[in-house]
Amino acid sequence: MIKKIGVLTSGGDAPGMNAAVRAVVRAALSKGMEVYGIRRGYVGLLNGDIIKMDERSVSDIIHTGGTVLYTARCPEFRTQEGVAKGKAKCDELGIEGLVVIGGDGSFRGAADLSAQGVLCIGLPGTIDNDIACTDYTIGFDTAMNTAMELVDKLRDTSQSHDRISVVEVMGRGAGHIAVNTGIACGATDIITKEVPYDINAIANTMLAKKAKGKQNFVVIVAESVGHSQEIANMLQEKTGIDARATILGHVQRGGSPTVRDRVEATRMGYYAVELLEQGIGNRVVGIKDSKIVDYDIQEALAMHKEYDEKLHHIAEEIAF
Ligand SMILES: Nc1ncnc2c1ncn2[C@@H]1O[C@H](COP(=O)(O)OP(=O)(O)O)[C@@H](O)[C@H]1O
Ligand SMILES: O=P(O)(O)OC[C@H]1O[C@](O)(COP(=O)(O)O)[C@@H](O)[C@@H]1O
Ligand SMILES: [Mg+2]
Repeated sequence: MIKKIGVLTSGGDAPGMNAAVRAVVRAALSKGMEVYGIRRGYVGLLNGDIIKMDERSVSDIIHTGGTVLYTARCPEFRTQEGVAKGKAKCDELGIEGLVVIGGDGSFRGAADLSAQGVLCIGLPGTIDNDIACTDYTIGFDTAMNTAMELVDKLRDTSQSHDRISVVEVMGRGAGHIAVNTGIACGATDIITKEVPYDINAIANTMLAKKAKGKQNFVVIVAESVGHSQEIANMLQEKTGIDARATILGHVQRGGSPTVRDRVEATRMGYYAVELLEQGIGNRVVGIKDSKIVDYDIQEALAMHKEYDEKLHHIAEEIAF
């Protein structure tokens, strides 16, 4: 049986990562394992910034955003030498299993370390929900709720001034936050890279809606499209309606995690330790149709995530 495991958070932080760390640490302790917290992702693994976790190490964190283990991006771990150094550090400390909480980049590192003989389990932690093997990633729900609350506030002022509000939400390569926030806020238009758009058509439709009495407009733009200020300028020029652009930015990554993020992080964190307990590694944990699943890391990375185009079109069709 595995006696010592490590846990780290890597890549962009996400609300709910602390709940996942807590679940991993407490599950491991409850099963009689020793647990080490590795700080700042793979950077801490290479530098030996590693602390032994005990019963109280993860107290009072389930409700907090960010990650108590800190996080980082580690270019050195993309090299063979970096991975070999990571393996040597695990051997030195007797760490046989490692739970990596992060996104697709972090899972590539976990696959490389698994190939060197460390049993690695990836837990999907990113606000972007851009990991194909799971319906859900830790942090997605909190980020969407934060974006929704902020867009609601913008809507108030947009309404008072009869304006167009162009709002850019996060999502490095995918429009999942954008489409869901758009639906939740009753946006007039949603612009993501997954669905082609025509700025002239958007402007003309706005004018037609204005002629029928609509006085203000909310346009959600995904970060992967960007150019939100230019989009606002073009819409103002083409419609004659005053427009403002707002980039919500990193505020979407913070805050107390929602119930959903805490619960899913705990379920997946516990399951990761169950896999390690059975001597299973090189897996990514996910949630499919509300059930916990796990996949070979390489297989998981090769999967393609569908964008919900239907939701996108429903949002626009009913935004009169
Ligand atoms: N191809 C790779 N091989 C090994 N390690 C990688 C690879 N890609 C990323 N990583 C490691 O994972 C870290 C986090 O990846 P990144 O893509 O920045 O964030 P995320 O995990 O949130 O997608 C990187 O800084 C690097 O240390
Ligand atoms: O914090 P940084 O380094 O500016 O990264 C910003 C990126 O991180 C995210 O918030 C989350 O992405 P990752 O999970 O891949 O790190 C993206 O939405 C955004 O594009
Ligand atoms: Mg990523």
